[in-house]
Amino acid sequence: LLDKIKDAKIIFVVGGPGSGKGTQCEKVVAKYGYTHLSSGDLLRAEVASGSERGKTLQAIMQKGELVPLDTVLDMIKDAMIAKVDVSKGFLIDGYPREVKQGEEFEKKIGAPCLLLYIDAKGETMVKRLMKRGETSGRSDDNEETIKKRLDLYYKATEPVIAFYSSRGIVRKIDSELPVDEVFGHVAKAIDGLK
Ligand SMILES: Nc1ncnc2c1ncn2[C@H]1C[C@H](O)[C@@H](COP(=O)(O)OP(=O)(O)O)O1
Ligand SMILES: [Mg+2]
Repeated sequence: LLDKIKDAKIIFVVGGPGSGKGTQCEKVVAKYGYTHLSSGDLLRAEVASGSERGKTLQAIMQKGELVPLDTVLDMIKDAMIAKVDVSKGFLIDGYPREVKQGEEFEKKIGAPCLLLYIDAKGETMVKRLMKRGETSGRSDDNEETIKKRLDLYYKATEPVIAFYSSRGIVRKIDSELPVDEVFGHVAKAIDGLK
């Protein structure tokens, strides 16, 4: 099974909280039939299950911190294995959050062919998250946690972009634009693959 994953296209979707990763991934799923795996959604599903592990995760996420590397990676790997027979490609949304996560992913699963860097200004992300918080029910969409998530993003995740830039696989996408225009640029990046 892992051999099959090595043949599939792996796309990392990286950007700050509220930059629009999930929004764009949904559109990629609709147009290209890729499998969308959001590390955050996988973790929130574990929390929703009410398991002991979920309770530990909830406490970490509520503080805006990163959950242990092995936990996230195992969840992503299991989800990829479950879909590998029907999937033309994988969108790995919200991972890697730090360079070490990227290195571990490559050791255990495979290398990405593209990194979509969904870029929005800090103030834009805060605005979108506060709005999303009105309906998302996400315990981390509140002002205090948003600030911590943004700080952590700049500190831990921006180095990820530099790391993959040196490999030439980063496409920076201006996510200040309206959703459909952003998607136009995302689609161009995906069409450019092979
Ligand atoms: N280009 C855009 N213009 C305006 N609003 C956008 C946008 N992209 C996303 N949004 C909105 C939708 C959500 O309510 C919020 C956060 O988007 P999201 O896709 O959930 O972000 P992420 O998954 O990166 O945290 O912002
Ligand atoms: Mg998201």
